[in-house]
Amino acid sequence: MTLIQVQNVDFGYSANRQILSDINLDIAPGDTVGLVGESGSGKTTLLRLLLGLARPDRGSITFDGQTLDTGNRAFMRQFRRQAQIVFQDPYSSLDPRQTIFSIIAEPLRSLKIDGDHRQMVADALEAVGLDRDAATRYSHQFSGGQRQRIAIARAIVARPRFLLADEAVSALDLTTRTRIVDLLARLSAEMTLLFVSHDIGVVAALCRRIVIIEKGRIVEHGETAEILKNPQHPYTQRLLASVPRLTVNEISS
Ligand SMILES: Nc1ncnc2c1ncn2[C@@H]1O[C@H](COP(=O)(O)OP(=O)(O)OP(=O)(O)O)[C@@H](O)[C@H]1O
Repeated sequence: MTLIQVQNVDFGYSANRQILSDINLDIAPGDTVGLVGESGSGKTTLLRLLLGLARPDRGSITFDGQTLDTGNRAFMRQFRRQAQIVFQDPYSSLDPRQTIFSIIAEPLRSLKIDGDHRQMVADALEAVGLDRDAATRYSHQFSGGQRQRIAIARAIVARPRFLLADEAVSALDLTTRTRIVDLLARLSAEMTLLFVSHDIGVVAALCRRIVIIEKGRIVEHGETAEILKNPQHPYTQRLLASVPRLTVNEISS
C-alpha cells in the first residue's frame, strides 16, 4: 500500500534548467522517510511538488491513490488537511503579533475545520510537550526549541496523515535538536513522516528509510540500517564520511 507515489517526475523552475530528474518514490502509510542531500540538491523543490505548490513538468504524484492535481480545488482542500509542513526557522515562521493560540489554530481556520478550537489547540500543545497556558502568550516569549514545538503543534493540530519537515532541526543547538527529534519520533507513530535534511546523522537517528538525492536525482534509497552498513553510491559514502564516527556508531547500534 502506498500513501504517496512519485513516478518519473521531472521539474525545472525554468525551461532551460532542470532541477529534478526522473524522481521515483513510494512512501507507505506510517513510514518514516528521510530525504538527504547537500544544499541545492533539490530537496525543498521536491517538497514543494509533494505539497502541490508546484506541478511536475513530467510524471505524476499521487496521494492515497489520487493524482495531486493543483487545479482540482475540492481535492486540494481535502489534501491540505492531510499534509502539513514544519519549516527550518522557528523564528521567521511564527508571526510575532499573534498569540500562540491564534498561530496554532490557523490551519483550523483556513481549512474551515469545525469543533472546539481551544481544545484542539490545547491537545496539540500537550502533544508537543508545552503547557496549555502557552496559548495566551507570544512567540518572542519562547526559546528556539519551544518555538519549533509551537510550529510542530500548528502542523499537527488538524491531525494530518502526512507530516513534512524541511530542515526542521537544523537551526537548533545540539541538545534542543535531540529533544525535537525525539518529539518527531513520537509523533511519527501516528502519522507518515518525510524528514528532509542535509545531515544524514540526524536522519538516521529518526527514519526507517533513507532516500539520497544528488543534483536532482535519487541516487540511492533503502532501509536506514542497510544504507549505514553498506552504502552503495559514492555520494552516500561521502555523506556518511562527513558524519563524526561516534555518531554513526551510535545510531547504527
Ligand atoms: N524559486 C526558484 N526559482 C528558481 N530556482 C530555484 C528556486 N528555488 C530553488 N531554485 C534552485 O533549485 C535548485 C534546488 O534548490 P532547493 O532549494 O530545492 O535545494 P535544497 O536541496 O532544498 O537546498 P537547501 O538544503 O540549501 O535548502 C537550486 O539550484 C536553487 O537555486
